[in-house]
Amino acid sequence: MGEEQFEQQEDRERSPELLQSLRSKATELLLREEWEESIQLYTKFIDLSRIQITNLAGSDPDSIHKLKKSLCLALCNRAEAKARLHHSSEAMRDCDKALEIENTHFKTLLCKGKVLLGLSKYSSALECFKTALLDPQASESVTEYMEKCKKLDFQAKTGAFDLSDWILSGFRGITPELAEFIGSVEIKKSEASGRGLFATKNIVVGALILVTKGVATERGIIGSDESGEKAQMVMWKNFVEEVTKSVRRCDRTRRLVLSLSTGEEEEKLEIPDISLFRPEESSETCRESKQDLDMEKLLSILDVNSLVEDAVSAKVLGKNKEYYGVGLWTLASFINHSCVPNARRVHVGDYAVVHASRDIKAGEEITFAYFDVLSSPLEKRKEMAESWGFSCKCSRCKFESLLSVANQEIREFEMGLERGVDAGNAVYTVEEGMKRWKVKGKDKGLLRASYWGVYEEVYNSERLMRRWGRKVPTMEVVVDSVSDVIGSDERLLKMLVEGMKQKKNGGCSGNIAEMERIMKLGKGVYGKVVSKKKAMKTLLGLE
Ligand SMILES: C[S@@+](CC[C@H](N)C(=O)[O-])C[C@H]1O[C@@H](n2cnc3c(N)ncnc32)[C@H](O)[C@@H]1O
Repeated sequence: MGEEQFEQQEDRERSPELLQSLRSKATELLLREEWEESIQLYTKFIDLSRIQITNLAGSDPDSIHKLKKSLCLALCNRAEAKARLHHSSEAMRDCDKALEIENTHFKTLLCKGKVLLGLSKYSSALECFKTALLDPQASESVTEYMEKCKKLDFQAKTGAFDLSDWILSGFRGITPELAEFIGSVEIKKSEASGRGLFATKNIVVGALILVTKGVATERGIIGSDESGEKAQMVMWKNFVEEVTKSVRRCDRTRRLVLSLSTGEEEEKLEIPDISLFRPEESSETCRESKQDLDMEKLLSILDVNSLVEDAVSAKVLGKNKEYYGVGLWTLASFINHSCVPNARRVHVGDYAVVHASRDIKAGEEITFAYFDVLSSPLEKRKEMAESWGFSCKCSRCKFESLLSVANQEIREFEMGLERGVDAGNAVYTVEEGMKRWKVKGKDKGLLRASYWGVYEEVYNSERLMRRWGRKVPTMEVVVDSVSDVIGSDERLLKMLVEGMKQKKNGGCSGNIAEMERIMKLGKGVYGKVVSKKKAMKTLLGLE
């Protein structure tokens, strides 16, 4: 007999004591949250119990029953430890094996429900908690889990999210947990480059387009000095490590992340079906991936697709101003840039909530601004797009290119701006110029957006308004025409709010139309997650 076989036979002979000791040690490790070590001991316990059950088959039903009961609990506890290590697929497998032994095992149902909840599979999780609730041990926490599943399932199906109460409480307490949601959108080939996200139905301003949880996010408070730069580099390194871990931990995440663009040959990229991004529709759980990871490719993907939370088209709710965060959200990574964007995002905890920043028609591509498109004339935007590694193909860039090629006047005007001409004179020159250049209708908003800096200066200065106020359009007209093309923007909103406050201070009461204009723009900036008027007013500093 070999040494190993001898040891195995010895184990078998003293198995009742061995099993007892393994079980208590594993449980102790579990309670101490030493997950890896407890998994190892539970694995030994599980293997040995199975051998015992086979050996006793047909002879001792009482002992077999007891052994099976302990096996079920061990599988459940190992599942718990695996879940804590984010090995969801293995945890699910252990839960299912435990439930094969006892299909109403309370602790296992609870563990499986929580794993499914973590995978955003809300209705499957609800089924587990419903069965668990029938157990006499069921406490209030099971009902709370059920309520949470129902709420998240409803959000995931309807997109009806509401953060008003959290806002009204001054963002007190933990960040609200959100469901993943995908609205009426599909991924298709884009005229801009590669793939893009498109509306399949009309979407009204503020309506949610998607809510998606980050693959990884990294945050910190970063100063503007040298130490800030260092801190930013450390954050980036940690972020890359977190993404790598998530990708290695789960083959579904890996597949989705690796489907993203590296910025090269986008025309050749496959167009994934939107259903791959719906957790509830995916039959996959998260299996650990054993394949090698092409780090060079992953780094290029992160370069092209990572988003900063405080970007110009984003708003972070519930955090202070110096806060800096970077993250990767797979579905949001299919959204191309446009200088006439129609969407924005709000960041809540690890979730990116993308909503319409103006009305969107069915078939239109969903876009947000990767960089500042208000206050940036064509040449500046070209530079910014270049630093992102692409040349922008949006309709505004095409329009302004054609206009500036034909127009020496615009070049002279821009040179004047660089020299620092009087803002009132500059606004007057643009407005008069547009008449000569035959810029009409919506296109006026495009140029006003490009030179927003001087418009803003004029409307913010009593002196300039006294001098130029009658010769230039009203602030409301300009804000309307700009938001019509570039969607809602915080600076436009601020301008309207300040205008209304000034009127109030001057003894005039704000009229209903003004308030409605502000609320509509507010919806475009924050999205319909702020559904209560009072919460919106709080955000706008009107309460
Ligand atoms: C986050 S990805 C967007 C999705 C990407 N088009 C795809 O197929 O996966 C960013 C990349 O898309 C391309 N892109 C985005 N907006 C663009 C635009 N307005 N014009 C040209 N290329 C654009 C650039 O190659 C950029 O590096």
